[in-house]
Amino acid sequence: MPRQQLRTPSTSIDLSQHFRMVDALPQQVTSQTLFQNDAGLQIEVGSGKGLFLLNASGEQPDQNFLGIEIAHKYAKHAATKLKNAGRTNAIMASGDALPIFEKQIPDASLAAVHVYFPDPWWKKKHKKRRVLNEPFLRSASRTLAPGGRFYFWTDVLDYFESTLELMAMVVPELGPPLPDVVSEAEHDLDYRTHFERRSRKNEIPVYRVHFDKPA
Ligand SMILES: C[S@@+](CC[C@H](N)C(=O)[O-])C[C@H]1O[C@@H](n2cnc3c(N)ncnc32)[C@H](O)[C@@H]1O
Repeated sequence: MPRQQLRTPSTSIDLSQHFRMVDALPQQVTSQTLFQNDAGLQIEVGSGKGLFLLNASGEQPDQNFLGIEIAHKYAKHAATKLKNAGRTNAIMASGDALPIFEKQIPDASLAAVHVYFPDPWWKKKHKKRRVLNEPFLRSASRTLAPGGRFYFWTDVLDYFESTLELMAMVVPELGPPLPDVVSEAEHDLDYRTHFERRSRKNEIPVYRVHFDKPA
């Protein structure tokens, strides 16, 4: 299914508290350097239009959230939603999440890592472009604090199964996948992400798991 076109974001809105280019992120990405406090930091890779970030930062005001989205227009769109909702605990960054995970996040520092509906890259020769690759999974495991959680949801069975196999091989310390269960949506934005809403509305099965790093 093709993605909906987004309107060009307004340039007049002040996004200075809610938007950064990845190049402008601090050398060490932590709650202190981003939010000047010690609340738990959760990072979402590939935030799309930002529904997860908007909902989660409202539901968990005692946590901080960073979304990293490589598509600039989407990153700006998500940041605008955070700004309009008055969030002070969530920021969007525009750019590639993978080098940030590799180099800029200290060991054992994250409360959670979220990856929802990553691009499947169907063709065999393109599969190496998948975000859930070996180096990223190692970085995610390294950067999670003890007791931290890694979420992975997708509607692509092949991606789901191959990622679970890969994780068992390269990050066995995260333990077994644990199912995430959802309840009936109560309103039109009562979904984890926009892609989750689209799949559920079209009755496409969604595979949802998380992994808990031992405390
Ligand atoms: C299929 S969309 C899902 C968006 C959102 N998570 C959802 O469920 O609605 C995958 C998103 O990941 C983003 N993405 C892909 N590779 C990325 C990377 N290396 N760093 C950050 N974002 C990435 C894409 O631009 C796209 O917006």
